[in-house]
Amino acid sequence: MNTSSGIHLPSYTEQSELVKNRFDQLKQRPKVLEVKSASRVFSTPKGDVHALDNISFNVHRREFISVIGQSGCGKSTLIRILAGLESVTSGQVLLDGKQIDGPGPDRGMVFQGYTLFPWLTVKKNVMFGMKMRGESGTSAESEAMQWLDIVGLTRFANAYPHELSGGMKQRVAIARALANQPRILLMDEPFGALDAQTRAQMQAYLLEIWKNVDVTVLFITHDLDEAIYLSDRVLVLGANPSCVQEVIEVPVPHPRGPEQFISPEFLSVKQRLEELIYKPASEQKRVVIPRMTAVGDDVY
Ligand SMILES: Nc1ncnc2c1ncn2[C@@H]1O[C@H](COP(=O)(O)OP(=O)(O)OP(=O)(O)O)[C@@H](O)[C@H]1O
Repeated sequence: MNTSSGIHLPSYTEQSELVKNRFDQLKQRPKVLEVKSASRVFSTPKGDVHALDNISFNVHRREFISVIGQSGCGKSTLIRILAGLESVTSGQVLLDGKQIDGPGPDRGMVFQGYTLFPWLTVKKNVMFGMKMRGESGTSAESEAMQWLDIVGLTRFANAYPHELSGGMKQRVAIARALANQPRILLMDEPFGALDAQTRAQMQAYLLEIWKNVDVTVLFITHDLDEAIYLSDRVLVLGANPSCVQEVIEVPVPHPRGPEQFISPEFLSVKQRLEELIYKPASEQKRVVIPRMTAVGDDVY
């Protein structure tokens, strides 16, 4: 495969023996999530909107899968269905073989907006779910401290959310979600509001946490580099109607590091994702730029 600059890249489907073995093992693991011919139609005054059309895929235990696609392709609808906040019009969505029919502690949620309780300290935010489940204060506190240790925030246990940076707030949100010991962590653009440097740090943190915790992750992002860097597989949704375009096995070996962003394997997947997501220039609508200057202005 040749890039526009003439550099030869391997095919994104080529896998080293090491990577191939990893995927063989991954596919042997039990399926945590099964999405079977799921469709979601919204009835609106302007007619039916097919937000998801016959989507099928599986996620295996301890897999990290990202979902990408153009704006409006149904990513948020999908994650809301998985969270139990929305239902399917037809098809099935199973978690550990059981139909999802509402929110539950078996799914942890981390969103882009910071969703911590501002009136509770960091530690009490993390303890919240455990206390709701009836765990005693002392045991919830010691577990919360362990989760804070995993996300590197022990020193901030007694701080309030407004005293934390955006990245730290998201680390608390991750600790709080994991403290409920979910079967799957659902993350909807969790780093979308962070600056580039903090975002890169958070990606590294998340990989480190995922390495140490037995949890499956479904991660929605618009950022192709982020999807490739973090994921075992990337699910590409197409729009109009929304469907699974391709599920790509990322051939980049683990452990992952920022230096891999320019590896041939990484770039070959990125090139494929760009082909799937961005239309060629010839198919794009020409944007008419309105004139904002007064006649006679010398702006050229
Ligand atoms: N409650 C609703 N009622 C009517 N239409 C809806 C509703 N929710 C979503 N849609 C429509 O379903 C389609 C998919 O929306 P969704 O928000 O899931 O896409 P998305 O991929 O998450 O978009 P973005 O990347 O911009 O967040 C869109 O056409 C949207 O307008």
